[in-house]
Amino acid sequence: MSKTLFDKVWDAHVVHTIEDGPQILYIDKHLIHEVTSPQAFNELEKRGLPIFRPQQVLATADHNTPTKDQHLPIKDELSRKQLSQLSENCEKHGIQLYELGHKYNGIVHVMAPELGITQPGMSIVCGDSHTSTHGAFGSIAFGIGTSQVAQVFASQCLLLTKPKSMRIKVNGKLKKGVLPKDVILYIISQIGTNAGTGYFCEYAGDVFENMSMEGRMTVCNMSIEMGARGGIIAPDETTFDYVKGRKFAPKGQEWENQLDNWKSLPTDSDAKFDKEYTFDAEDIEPMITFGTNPGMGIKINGFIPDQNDSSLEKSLKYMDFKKGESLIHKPINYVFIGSCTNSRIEDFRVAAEYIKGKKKAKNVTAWLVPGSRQVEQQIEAEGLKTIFTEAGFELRQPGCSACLAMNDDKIPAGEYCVSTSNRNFEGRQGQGSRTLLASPLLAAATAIEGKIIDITTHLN
Ligand SMILES: CC(C)[C@H](C(=O)O)[C@@H](O)C(=O)O
Ligand code: SF4
Repeated sequence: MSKTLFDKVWDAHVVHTIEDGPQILYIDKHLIHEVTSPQAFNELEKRGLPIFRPQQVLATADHNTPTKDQHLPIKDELSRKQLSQLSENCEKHGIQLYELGHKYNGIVHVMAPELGITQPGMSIVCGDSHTSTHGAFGSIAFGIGTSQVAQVFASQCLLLTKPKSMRIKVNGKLKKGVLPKDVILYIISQIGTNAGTGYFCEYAGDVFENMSMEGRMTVCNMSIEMGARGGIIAPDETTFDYVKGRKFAPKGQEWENQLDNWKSLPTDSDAKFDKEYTFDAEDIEPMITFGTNPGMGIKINGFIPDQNDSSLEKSLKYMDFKKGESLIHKPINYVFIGSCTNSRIEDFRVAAEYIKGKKKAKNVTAWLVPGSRQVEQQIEAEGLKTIFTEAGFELRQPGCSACLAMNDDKIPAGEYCVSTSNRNFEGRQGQGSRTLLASPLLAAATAIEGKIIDITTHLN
């Protein structure tokens, strides 16, 4: 029978099927961080259970980490406690932890792929919704709740109902200035934030085939923002080249064996999906969001929709925008380039290319937050740090930072922030803050101009 990529990976991990019921899925990699693991560790302790396979669990600290003076003790008490609890739990259970300050520390969805932990054909879970990021490698990766974290700790398995399958095809050539972030913001603006509910989504077509691994991760990262359980992209030469030689990637004969398996994973040509969407690359422009969910996005030179819709009205009230208006020339005081959506080296290269030789506008506070220590080092090694500091941008240390403000990096109430993160919910970047989601290129341009510009007319 013809199978989709998702079917192939899923079926290879089923250890037991309950007739007319859920299935038990084997989990290859379990990633954990400080926010969603403590209760799961407590649960195990309460029930006197050991961690079944600690070697398949990997931990990092990311949400509560400060992005300045990481060598000093953490000032915020709650954050300090969260991190020390993670360290204690990992130590006690023999789990590898890349804690704050470690050379491999970083946002879980940035550091795991970078270390070659994320590989095609795997099942990967983490108590974090943006685990969908890892699907960029052709793995089944999805976020789980705290009780499921405990389930995986105890059994390395999960009881699940197989999601339905959906495919989004984008064919053609992207226009200049249109980045992977624009592709996913465009898709969500077209199909809405619930279109993926109950589905696992495969991204296919030239646009994704021609995309770098960094770009594919940006796209898969936001699958959850259209409600999907996860996103997945067929592994190909781009994937293999990225994984090869990384710290935890298979080596020698094992690499050859895995490669044969990985090459058999792409969706069979006659496989059927439960739902399909098709878009043209030529229709996509640089995007920006104006509202309080990631589906409320418009083309940079477009207008806020003028419809009678109470959720639109509520969002616009919060954002202090009006129906039918354009966002061009809106003054912006904060710019954030970071988060597991856009904090990889490619994102900083795009920003640096635009910023080089220019100066940040005086009104803007511009934070650049690498997704990992390795990205931070690459930024320095490639000379990007000099470009950023000369332009007046602040290059901080790795972490989730202002993506959700569980640390010191908060956007003040009432202020607008053009942000490369994935969620623009009310108060997401700090109480009363107003988020406009965009690509690293548009974010960099906003910081230079101090206002939103039509980037399409600023590219040479
Ligand atoms: C803290 C964590 C549970 C949360 C998530 O699951 O996504 C966070 O990473 C986020 O982006 O909102
Ligand atoms: S960077 Fe943002 S979206 Fe990603 S894991 Fe951290 S808080 Fe969640």
